[in-house]
Amino acid sequence: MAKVQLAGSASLKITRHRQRVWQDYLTMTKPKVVAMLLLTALVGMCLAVSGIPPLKAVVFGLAGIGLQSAAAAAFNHVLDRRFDAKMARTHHRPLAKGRIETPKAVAFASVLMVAGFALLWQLNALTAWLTFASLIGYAVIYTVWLKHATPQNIVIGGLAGAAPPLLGWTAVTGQLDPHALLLVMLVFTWTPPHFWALAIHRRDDYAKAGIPMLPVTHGIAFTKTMVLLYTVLLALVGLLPWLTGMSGALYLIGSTVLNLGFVAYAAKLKFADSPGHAWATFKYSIWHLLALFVVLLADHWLQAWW
Ligand code: HEM
Ligand SMILES: CC(C)=CCC/C(C)=C/CC/C(C)=C/COP(=O)(O)OP(=O)(O)O
Repeated sequence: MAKVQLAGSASLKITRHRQRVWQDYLTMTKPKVVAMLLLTALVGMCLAVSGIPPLKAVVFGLAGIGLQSAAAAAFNHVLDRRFDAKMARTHHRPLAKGRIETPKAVAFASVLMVAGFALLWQLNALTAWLTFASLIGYAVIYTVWLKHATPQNIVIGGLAGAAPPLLGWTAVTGQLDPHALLLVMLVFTWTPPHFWALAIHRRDDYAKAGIPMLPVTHGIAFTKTMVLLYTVLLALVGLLPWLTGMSGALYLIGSTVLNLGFVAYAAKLKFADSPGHAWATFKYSIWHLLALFVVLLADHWLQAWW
């Protein structure tokens, strides 16, 4: 009886360990961020054509962009492991804690990267190379260099995270298009208020790790001003899809409500801050981007079927 109990608890331990290992590998890929990147890529794919985009482009495109984004996130975990270990928000990460060894994480990220590239190559070389450039932009240029070099790190580095709508577009058409660049501009302008709201909330963490984020180098008051300015800029950039005729009335109404909501959050942060409001602004930024891209898509299909 005792032997059976012992064997049972050993197998339970093994199962729990395996679950933990799976969980750790999944964590390395930043799944929620990748899910949002894929939504923006999918909307790029749908806006590139007037009907439904070809199934092969959607499946191979999303899988390829998803795998390369996940690879970029895993490389970021590897390269940032010593800094992550110093910050309360990230100290529990698998590499920072030493639960996953660096060579295994590098192998994992490399397999995702190669698989993603191979899938996109089946569609067209332009998408494969642009996605790879985004991976290098985030995993190497931002993580290794920009992040530690300048408080403008996330503005410049944000270009990689803003690329997926363009990658989705080229996955379907094989060509660059100015309308796709408008979608990139939306995410590019959204990124600074998204991140700086969080960086205000986590300022001390970044100071402790010696990372020159804007609230550390220029103070919280200045960062709040920049958050507000970028939300106003985003509201203006948000008009371009309508002004250029890419999007219609539904987009104009939806995006204006969402963008003015973001400006309102940022104005409260600047002029009437309260405990927890920086975190609330960061959370709003995520729902804002999700809703903005859903509205872009709904508007596009409404125009096509009307
Ligand atoms: C350089 C650009 C960016 C920086 C520095 C940045 C930074 C961050 C950080 C530090 C977090 C973690 C917050 C936490 O502690 O929970 C986060 C969360 C998030 N970011 Fe960004 N971000 C960037 C761009 C993007 C882009 C382009 C997207 C999608 C299009 C995105 C989507 C998200 C989502 C969905 C979350 C929530 C994840 C979760 O709850 O686990 N971010 N971002
Ligand atoms: C192929 C392709 C589209 C690549 C882009 C991939 C990607 C995951 C972009 C998201 C940007 C992001 C989450 C930055 C935060 O990094 P951080 O190191 O500042 O945040 P952390 O401290 O939470 O790790």
